[in-house]
Amino acid sequence: MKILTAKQTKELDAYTIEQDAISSINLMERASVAFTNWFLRKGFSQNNRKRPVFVFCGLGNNGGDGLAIARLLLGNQYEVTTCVVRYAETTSADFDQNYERLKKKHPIIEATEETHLPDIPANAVVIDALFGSGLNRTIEGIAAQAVKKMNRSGATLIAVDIASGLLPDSLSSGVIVRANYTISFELPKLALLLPHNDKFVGSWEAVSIGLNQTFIDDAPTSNYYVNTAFAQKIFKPRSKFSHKGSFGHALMIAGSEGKMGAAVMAVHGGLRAGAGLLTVHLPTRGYNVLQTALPEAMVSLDAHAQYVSNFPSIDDKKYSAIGIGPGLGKHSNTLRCLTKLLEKAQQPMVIDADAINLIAENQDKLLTNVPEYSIFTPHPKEFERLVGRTSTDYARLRTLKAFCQKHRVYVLLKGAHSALATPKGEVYFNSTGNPGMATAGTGDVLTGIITGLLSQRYTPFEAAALGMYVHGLAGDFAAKAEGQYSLMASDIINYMGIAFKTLENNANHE
Ligand SMILES: NC(=O)C1=CN([C@@H]2O[C@H](COP(=O)(O)OP(=O)(O)OC[C@H]3O[C@@H](n4cnc5c(N)ncnc54)[C@H](O)[C@@H]3O)[C@@H](O)[C@H]2O)[C@@H](O)CC1
Ligand SMILES: [K+]
Repeated sequence: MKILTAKQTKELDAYTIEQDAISSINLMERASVAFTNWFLRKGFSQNNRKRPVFVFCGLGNNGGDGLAIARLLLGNQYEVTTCVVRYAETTSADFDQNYERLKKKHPIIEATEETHLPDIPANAVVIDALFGSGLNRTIEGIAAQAVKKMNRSGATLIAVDIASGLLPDSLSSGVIVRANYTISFELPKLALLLPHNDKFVGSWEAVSIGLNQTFIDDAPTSNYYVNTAFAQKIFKPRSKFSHKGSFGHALMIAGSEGKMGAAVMAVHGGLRAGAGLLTVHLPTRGYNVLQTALPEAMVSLDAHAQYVSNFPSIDDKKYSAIGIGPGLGKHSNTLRCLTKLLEKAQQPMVIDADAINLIAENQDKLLTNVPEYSIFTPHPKEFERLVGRTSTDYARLRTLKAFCQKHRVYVLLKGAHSALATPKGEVYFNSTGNPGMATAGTGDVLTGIITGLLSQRYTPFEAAALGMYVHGLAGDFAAKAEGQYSLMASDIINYMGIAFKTLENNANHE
């Protein structure tokens, strides 16, 4: 799914109105109905009674949506208080039409100064329709006072399209609505996916309002959202005549004294992702634990007991994918081994954890030898070691894209809505996953999954995108069954089968 800018969204609206024989007022009605349907599904009741609803409207089309939503909720027997915040003189034409329609049957509070703003009880549901994608500067005056009042109320806040004050695709400042929910029209906005905006976005959903698909297909963008449909397109179901040789042979180089579990997690992830064969290369002291935990894996033993100091021959192209990093440690001999591996390796590799840290600490020597199209899987701290500190989410995105373009690699920056950047400077944001996954070992599992997919001849992009999606989906299934609080990396592994099965089932229906 594409992520478009505010400017493109405006053009998309206009194009839809022109091409699809729908008037702008009817498009607004469609958007308001889509919002209201979401609202009705949620119910927002307490003790079997509908909670009071407060709608705050601006003067543009976001405010017009708010007025239409107020009318629709009144029709569904909600007790609605509507307040138009008069921060300027001019109003949009569609605002005017909806204002007239509502005013006929419902009193509207006009707020030009703070004392006019209605008091909001804490059990209320507040609909924020002050500003949407048309916002282009900091909110001031009466509109800022309205935002502060909403934020102080303790009520449930729902943003129409986007929280007022939050710019859709650039850095915001000033007062911003702290929404509990955001209902974005048609497509997600970049701002919804960035960590620092979490408190303004809450949980969000994009609801379709039937905007023109041809325009969306043709619109240039470098930002995408990896949803189920996207993952399904990548996923390749198995054919009847396949055998274990069809799915490649992955090599995982991992583990050091005290961190052999990381190797186990990564290998487990790789096997569950369907690698035909998987050899793990690890220090001799990890042998028993690995073979006991995972008899399905083959083991290549290092010359050293406590850390990795060499690697098996890769000259004969026996391995269709190589992953390195989980639990590796940073011993000087391990650094020497990694240096040699990067010199020799011809194919894209998956590079994680201490392998990233070692490369970060020895950039001048190592970075140029990383095979093209390799996949780095850093968490934010590891990424910072690689590229330095960045002050905002947007600065970090720019750095991420530039790094991938310069070094011709993929970087999967882990977090809520993990961001996979490509050598072309595109970014693919993940849709799956939950906070329960912020726990030890989940990164090792991800490295294993991506290596396992890479070994089966998925391209590096496909392996990374499908890997991050399935990893998050398995985490979501695990959280649903066990809760987020005590979720462990091994739970993700246990639910990977079900995660793949959902892709398989849907693929078969096509
Ligand atoms: N036909 C369409 O264009 C549709 C638009 N929709 C809604 O329309 C919204 C966009 O509407 P608009 O483009 O009218 O813009 P907004 O309603 O977001 O903002 C209104 C106007 O306020 C002005 N403004 C911006 N920042 C300001 C600030 N800080 N202080 C004071 N004034 C400021 C701008 O001139 C802007 O056009 C979307 O977010 C969505 O909710 C939906 O109804 C779907 C269809
Ligand atoms: K809004």
